[in-house]
Amino acid sequence: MAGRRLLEKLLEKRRSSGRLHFTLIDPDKTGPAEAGEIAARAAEAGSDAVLVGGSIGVTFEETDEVVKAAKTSGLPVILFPGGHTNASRHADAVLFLTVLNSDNPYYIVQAQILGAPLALKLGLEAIPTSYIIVGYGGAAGFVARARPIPYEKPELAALHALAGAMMGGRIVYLEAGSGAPKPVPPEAVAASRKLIDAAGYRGEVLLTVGGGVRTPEAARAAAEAGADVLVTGTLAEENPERLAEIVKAFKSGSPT
Ligand SMILES: CC(C)=CCC/C(C)=C/CC/C(C)=C/CC/C(C)=C/COP(=O)(O)OP(=O)(O)O
Ligand SMILES: O=P(O)(O)OC[C@@H](O)CO
Ligand SMILES: [Mg+2]
Repeated sequence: MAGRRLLEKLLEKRRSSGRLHFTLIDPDKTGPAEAGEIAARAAEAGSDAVLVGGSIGVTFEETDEVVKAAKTSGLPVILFPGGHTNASRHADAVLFLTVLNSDNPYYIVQAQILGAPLALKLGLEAIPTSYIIVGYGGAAGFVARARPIPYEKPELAALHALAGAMMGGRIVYLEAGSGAPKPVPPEAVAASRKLIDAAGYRGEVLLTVGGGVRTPEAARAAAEAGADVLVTGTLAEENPERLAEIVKAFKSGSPT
């Protein structure tokens, strides 16, 4: 559906009920049957949305089928595209992302120009997303030709996050890369939180963290540092039975 409806719902949920968790499913790795199971588990575990996407090798058919399967969970399904053709009319929305620290204009603005008419035709809500790749970066960092922000430079991550919010990103996403050996450092999350709040965006922007979060301790650290949203993908694929403890660790103590 065009417009801003899901984004507004997510912001409202964050304001009233606390932090949010998104479960990422990559259609290149996970077929529809398994995607349906993961999404059902995610819903049970208290996850708030399913992201569907991957950097490499995702076909239209796979995306469509995985999105449809994920929808059976009742959770909203948001595309997380690795390129402008990763679209599906069955999704609720698309993370309309610009990679702030890419060196390649395709990932900064061209994919968005090519993807915009697809989102319009397919009736997908576009969620303005400022995507910032930190440290390891994984396949997303490599494919998007990012200059990853060093783990030990939290102030640089924070300046990207502030600019991302000032440029209109409603999701400001600090990404360590799927399967990262170390998640985004809590110091980088905290420094980003501080600047986003100082600029008056608290409650309007979802500071989102993902990549390499595998333990309740890491989830809790992201929460305490001020993340609004935690994304986990690998954990949901490999150990879905552990999703509930991660979601609980991230959400405990919410809404603050
Ligand atoms: C806005 C539109 C329509 C398109 C945007 C296209 C852009 C700018 C994409 C951003 C860069 C990118 C490659 C993002 C991919 C993010 C993603 C879905 C990561 C999921 O993890 P994988 O990178 O697939 O990890 P694995 O290697 O573990 O499979
Ligand atoms: O697979 P993980 O390491 O949970 O990463 C999730 C997500 O942030 C990747 O885009
Ligand atoms: Mg992938």
